[in-house]
Amino acid sequence: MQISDTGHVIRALTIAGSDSGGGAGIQADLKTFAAFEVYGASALTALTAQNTQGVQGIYEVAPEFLRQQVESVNGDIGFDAAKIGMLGSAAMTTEVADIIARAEMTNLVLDPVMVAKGGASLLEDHAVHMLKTRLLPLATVLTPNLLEAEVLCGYPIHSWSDCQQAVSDLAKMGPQCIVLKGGHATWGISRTLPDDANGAQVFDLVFDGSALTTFYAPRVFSRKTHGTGCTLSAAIAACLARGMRVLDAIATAKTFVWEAMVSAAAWDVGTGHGPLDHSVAPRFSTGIEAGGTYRWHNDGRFHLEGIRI
Ligand SMILES: Nc1ncnc2c1ncn2[C@@H]1O[C@H](COP(=O)(O)OP(=O)(O)OP(=O)(O)O)[C@@H](O)[C@H]1O
Ligand SMILES: Cc1ncc(COP(=O)(O)O)c(N)n1
Repeated sequence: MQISDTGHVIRALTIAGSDSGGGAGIQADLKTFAAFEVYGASALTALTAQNTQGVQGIYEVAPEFLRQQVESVNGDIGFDAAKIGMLGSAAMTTEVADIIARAEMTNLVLDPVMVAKGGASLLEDHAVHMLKTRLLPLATVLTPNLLEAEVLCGYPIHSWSDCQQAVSDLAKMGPQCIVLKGGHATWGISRTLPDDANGAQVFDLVFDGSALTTFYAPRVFSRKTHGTGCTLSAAIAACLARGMRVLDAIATAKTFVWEAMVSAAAWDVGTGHGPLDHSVAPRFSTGIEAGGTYRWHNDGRFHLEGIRI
């Protein structure tokens, strides 16, 4: 377990839904915290009956009981960073926003989960307004995928310039840093990416309010992508809890997800979209500069474009 400079065990809290299949949600988050040697606590917003094939049922937790869980953790254990995942309803979104605002939390990673990989809705439509107005302003890092960014921005994102416009518009809604995740980019958008003729690269576009930083990694052609977004946001939270700079935390988290995806190719859990291998060892990035374009290299690290390796 990692110990802070002041002598306490480093802790992170996940406020998210349970995935009975263990690949996404709270389960992915706690496995990720453990991989980063960060103590993990959890407050559940909903229980899902779920497996690699889809979501078979959702049982919502009462918002007051979510509050009780966070207060129990906060009143005894505490946390150095928190991540928010599935919220489910507008009432839960409002409750979480109240809790976060009152607790004056720093190091908050917000994954605006809306739809599961299999297509099930994990957020009520009318919760989006609450998410935008109450929670986005409190986030240190916001991690929308392309579809979530389209809903938050209110327009389609079909090109590289749309992506740049989207992160700029999302920054105006209050988060300190945006990670626009490009895993769902279709062939159409890939073609418009600089230097990606055949969609072989996956991009993430990061905007910290002043500079755009781009990460490219080779696309892993795999069905085992259940929980990539949950794992990424949990890894960013774990790195922030450990005191890392935001861009280093993002690069480290991306590296972890990529390696967990590649490692998962070796085995099968379930028959649908299988989970990642959360037992891979994190590889830490440092010195990531705002404004740079970073490419994954086969030494397992992101390198600044234009630098000879
Ligand atoms: N096929 C892939 N190969 C390499 N990296 C990927 C792939 N798919 C996603 N990623 C990376 O995984 C992270 C999560 O991206 P993604 O766009 O899948 O998020 P998400 O849709 O929120 O995830 P989830 O499907 O779990 O909800 C990003 O850093 C993205 O670049
Ligand atoms: C409880 C919960 N939270 C988040 C997701 C999103 O993950 P994915 O898009 O990979 O299905 C999920 N399926 N279940």
